[in-house]
Amino acid sequence: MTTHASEDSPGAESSTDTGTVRTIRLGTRASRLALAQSGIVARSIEDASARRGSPVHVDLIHVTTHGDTTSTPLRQLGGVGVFVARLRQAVLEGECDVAVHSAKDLPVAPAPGLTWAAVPRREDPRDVLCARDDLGVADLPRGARIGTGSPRRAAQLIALRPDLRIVDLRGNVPTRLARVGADLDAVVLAAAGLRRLERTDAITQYLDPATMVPAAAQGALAVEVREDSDPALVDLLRALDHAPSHLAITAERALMRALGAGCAAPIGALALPGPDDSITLRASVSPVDGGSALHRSLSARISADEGDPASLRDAEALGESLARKLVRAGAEDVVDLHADTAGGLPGEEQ
Ligand SMILES: NCc1[nH]cc(CCC(=O)O)c1CC(=O)O
Repeated sequence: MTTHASEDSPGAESSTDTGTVRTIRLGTRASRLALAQSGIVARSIEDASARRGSPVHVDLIHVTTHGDTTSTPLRQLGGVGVFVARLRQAVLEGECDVAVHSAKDLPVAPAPGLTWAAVPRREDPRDVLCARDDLGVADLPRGARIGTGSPRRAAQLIALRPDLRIVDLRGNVPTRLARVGADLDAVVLAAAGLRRLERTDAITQYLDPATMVPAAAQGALAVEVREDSDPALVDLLRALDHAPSHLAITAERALMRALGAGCAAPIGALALPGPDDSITLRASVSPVDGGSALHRSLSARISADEGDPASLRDAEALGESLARKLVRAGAEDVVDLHADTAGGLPGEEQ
């Protein structure tokens, strides 16, 4: 694995020969979390290729965006979407062959010209509390100041502890952690990011996913390529796919898409694989004022055979059915489902 920086200049030449993959250029953002994620995927690609007896080398290409180098507030640039868009452009224009994204940061609409070659095994999908003095949610003093930029996390926390004060929080994970014990009593983050950054030491409580239902696709990565990629490349990347994780996040994202839910809607969605190919999708819709959330769940039997397109369609159907169930139960009365970054929320950075 080697690393290169790429400003806006296209790559010199195609890195794949017809049929035989030798060097794969993997585009990544340069944030610590993005580098950790890309590094994990790069090593998995190299390991998978070595097991197949035709080892490849992965070059990490740092794709920088205007957003990485400007001090303009992220929300003014259009939120985390600017990073995703730049990385996708790099793949589409052939500057790199593959991009690794946090699946929860990807819009639910399909991206023209691109496809997911793999969803690797999902990390722990839960949210966690990182508090000062080893505190859990129940131990926080009255009126404690909790940092999060996520309307979902804010609404779910207020439902548990109406006295807490939510402080809008942006910036990357290390920056957010640095505020704990400084001007904040705690922050809420995804367990997955802390695992990948090797910062689980900061976690003081794993939050119960039954009440703090995570964001759709939280903890999962998406390995994205051009639709017209070299089939040998796609075949190699498929080795990284973990079918139960792929099905789970497909169901969660289909639910969000069917609800027409924008990324700032206070909605949680988590699909968990059960025994005998069962998968249970649960969702929460939280009123922003801290009232009790609407919770619904639905299960289906979906075969997790590797890369079966019919299974992916079944997972989408599960998400769509649960969306209809939520709407019948009055989801539209609970929140503005279509809230998005236009209002300045949440625009989180990695
Ligand atoms: N929007 C921020 C973001 N996007 C992906 C992760 C890491 C966790 C994941 O992969 O879901 C995070 C940080 C966080 O929410 O704590």
